[in-house]
Amino acid sequence: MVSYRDLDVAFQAIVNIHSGQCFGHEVLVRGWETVGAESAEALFAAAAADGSLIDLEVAIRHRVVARAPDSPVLTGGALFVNLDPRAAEALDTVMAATRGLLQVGFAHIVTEIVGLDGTAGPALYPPATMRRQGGMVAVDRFGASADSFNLLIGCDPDFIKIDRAFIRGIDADARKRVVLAQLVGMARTLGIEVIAVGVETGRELTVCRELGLDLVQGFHIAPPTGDLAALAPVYARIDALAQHERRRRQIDQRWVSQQMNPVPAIMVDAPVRDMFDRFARDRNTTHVPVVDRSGRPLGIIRESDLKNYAYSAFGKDLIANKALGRKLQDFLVRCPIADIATPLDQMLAIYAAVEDAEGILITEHMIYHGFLTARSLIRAMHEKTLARARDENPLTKLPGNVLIEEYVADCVASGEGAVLAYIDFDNFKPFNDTYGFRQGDRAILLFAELCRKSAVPGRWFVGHIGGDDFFIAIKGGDAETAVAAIGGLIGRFASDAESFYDHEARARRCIVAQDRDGNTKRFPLLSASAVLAVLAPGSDGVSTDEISAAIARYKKPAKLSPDKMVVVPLAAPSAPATLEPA
Ligand SMILES: Nc1nc2c(ncn2[C@@H]2O[C@H](COP(=O)(O)OP(=O)(O)OP(=O)(O)O)[C@@H](O)[C@H]2O)c(=O)[nH]1
Repeated sequence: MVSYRDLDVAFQAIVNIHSGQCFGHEVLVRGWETVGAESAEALFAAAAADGSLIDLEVAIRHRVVARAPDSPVLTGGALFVNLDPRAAEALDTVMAATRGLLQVGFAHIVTEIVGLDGTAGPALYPPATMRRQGGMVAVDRFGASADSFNLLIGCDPDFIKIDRAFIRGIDADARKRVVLAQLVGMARTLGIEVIAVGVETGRELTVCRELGLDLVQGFHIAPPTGDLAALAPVYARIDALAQHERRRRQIDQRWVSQQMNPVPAIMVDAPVRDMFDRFARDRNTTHVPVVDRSGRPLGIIRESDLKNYAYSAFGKDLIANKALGRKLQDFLVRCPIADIATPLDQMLAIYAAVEDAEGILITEHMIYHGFLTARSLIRAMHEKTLARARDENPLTKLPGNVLIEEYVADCVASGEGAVLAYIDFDNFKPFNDTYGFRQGDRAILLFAELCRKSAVPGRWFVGHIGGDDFFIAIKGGDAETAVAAIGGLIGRFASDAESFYDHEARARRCIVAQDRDGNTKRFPLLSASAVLAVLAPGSDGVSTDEISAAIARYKKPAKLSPDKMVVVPLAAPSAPATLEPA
């Protein structure tokens, strides 16, 4: 019989993508060579073949029990332990050893499961056995095996761990991003947290953040280590990135904060009587959010589910009777969860996807923050729509100054880099005076329409400052492409606007009208000129005032330049822009 006494364990951090705080660690087996195996896979395969797999699973757990007390960072978080599916036939024995880990003081024990040759779901992992004494479940290698969805549906997991093959190179693969975005949305709807595994580069990490993942694991954050002193409570690299993010929080957050109800949550291990007291104290409360020891939301308890007990003669006393062993956990129902920075329409989609949902549990950095009922969600949407409508330009229906200013501030704070174009018509006054205000409106509408046609969804923002002044921001891609796109747009406008003139004006390429001082003059045909402020990636030290000053300064040179454009590179104060007005 093989002895697993000399096996060791390493730990890899699973980190909160918003705060850099360590959420927990995955246990990884080490020292397989001591039993003659060539890899961890080979170790498990050999153990399955010689009938010692259960011993191996138990030995790994015992090794953790022996080592963990030396590290408060380790025991202060969750512990993720893999379960080989071939060991599922002796689930009771393995889970008993797993629960032994709770005595060490871990915040949670999460068992990572995968399917076995097409057999998955509750038959392999009966939920009652998995969850006894508050154990949690993660579907591991999600997306890599055909069983992923069976496990998701049948085993009611708390987490799904997206397989590393999915995360690898996700920054350069639009298809992967679309699929992951949908997976995250789906998991959110079910109240499940998504962990990205195998994050190896900063770009992969950024995509994970953009797609709304909460937890990440991988070499870019921390490699597995057996050195307990190397485990950190906070991973500074992630925190620094998150600082950026915090500053550019979704604009929608304001509406959510205004409408959200900070209903106090109840701890999952509180006595059952506390739950009745809460409902009795506040007659308007129909549900109570439930959190774990670290403040993470687990779901809600609905008053309606307690009615049968509350109205029967001894129902309430029966439930509250400790001897009967009823816990708050038994009344818990899942509820959609969303981070406070989630855009409102995404929240609405999350809410709409769950039948009978009472609302959405709002988190900030994964910690319960408040509850958004269906009614308050609709109110937030309505308030936002009204504010948008007030800001919108009545003629072109494009966003106005409030949204433009917010957008510019967001571009600056993100440090992502963008081209900000301020566009103004040339010789609009004489055109208006000669052909009338209605025709002037048509020219404005023409430009707005050309902008809409040129705009690349998700990358362009088009705003209407007022009158004949427009604003366009282009994010992503290189600045040269963006500059060429704006050049194309103003060229197209000048060409299309010729159709507004009579034959004679077109032939002469000018009209005769009066200037602001009443002098009769020739004015060229209508065109547009642009000042393009180029915010290089990382130039987040630039203030919006500096941008406005640069625009004002280069407006005239743009009108005089042959291609009707001036490109102004903006840089953080340490590296001043070099371009001087023409
Ligand atoms: N038709 C129309 N005209 C407008 C609107 N808002 C402002 N204007 C007119 O736009 C003109 C002001 O534009 P300016 O940019 O100052 O005039 P300009 O002739 O283009 O001057 P330069 O930009 O220096 O070339 C005035 O004639 C306004 O009456 C609008 O919504 N519709």
